[in-house]
Amino acid sequence: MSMSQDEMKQAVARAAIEHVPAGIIGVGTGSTANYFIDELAHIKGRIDGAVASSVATAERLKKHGIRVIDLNEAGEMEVYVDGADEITRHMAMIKGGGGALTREKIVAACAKKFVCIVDQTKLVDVLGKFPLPIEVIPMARSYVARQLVKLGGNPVLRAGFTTDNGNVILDVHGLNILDPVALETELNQIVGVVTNGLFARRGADVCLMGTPEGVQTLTR
Ligand SMILES: O=C[C@H](O)[C@H](O)[C@H](O)COP(=O)(O)O
Repeated sequence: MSMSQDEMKQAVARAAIEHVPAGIIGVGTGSTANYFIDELAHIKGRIDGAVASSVATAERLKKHGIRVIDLNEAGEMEVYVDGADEITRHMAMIKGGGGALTREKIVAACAKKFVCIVDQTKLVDVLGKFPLPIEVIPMARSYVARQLVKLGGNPVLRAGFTTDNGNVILDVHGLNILDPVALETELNQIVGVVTNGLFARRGADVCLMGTPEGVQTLTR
């Protein structure tokens, strides 16, 4: 049976519902996370509410009548569910294709378990074919771009885009990321960088991957 990418995203979103505990859940951003929010609406009576990783996610949650809770009120959560742009079998990810990486990293940090939901096109051996998004304070844009060139990347400003935090995104092309933990750490040292899209120091704990044969579960 042939299955579209959207159908695979829907299938993993549905499968992720099994990982939703009672209480407050952290919710990611993007097309796969949107399918998850739609599934969450069916079981909203079982949860106390959700912490949103973006304005767009908060709006979708509210539209479904799901209570949106401020992260500072939520405390530590059991689970965070989100998509990814690329993921390895070691559970390191590139995120931020939708520009929501900073709030995603913050909400993920407050959850005990990161459940990543992807279709099989996102699974890679080496991260970096998908340009690595980096959120940057606007005045530091040129400085940060020069530092990224020194690291072997080709940064491109995401034209006409401003993050929920009022910053810009540099999408870094041409990186072959053999040591994601080391690169994530190094990028964090560049002044003007708010957040980089490598989620490796705190990667996913579980990956639900949609395939035409069904949903596969990958763990570390
Ligand atoms: O900023 C966006 C997020 O990191 C998304 O999780 C990521 O871009 C994947 O999005 P999608 O599920 O639409 O492929």
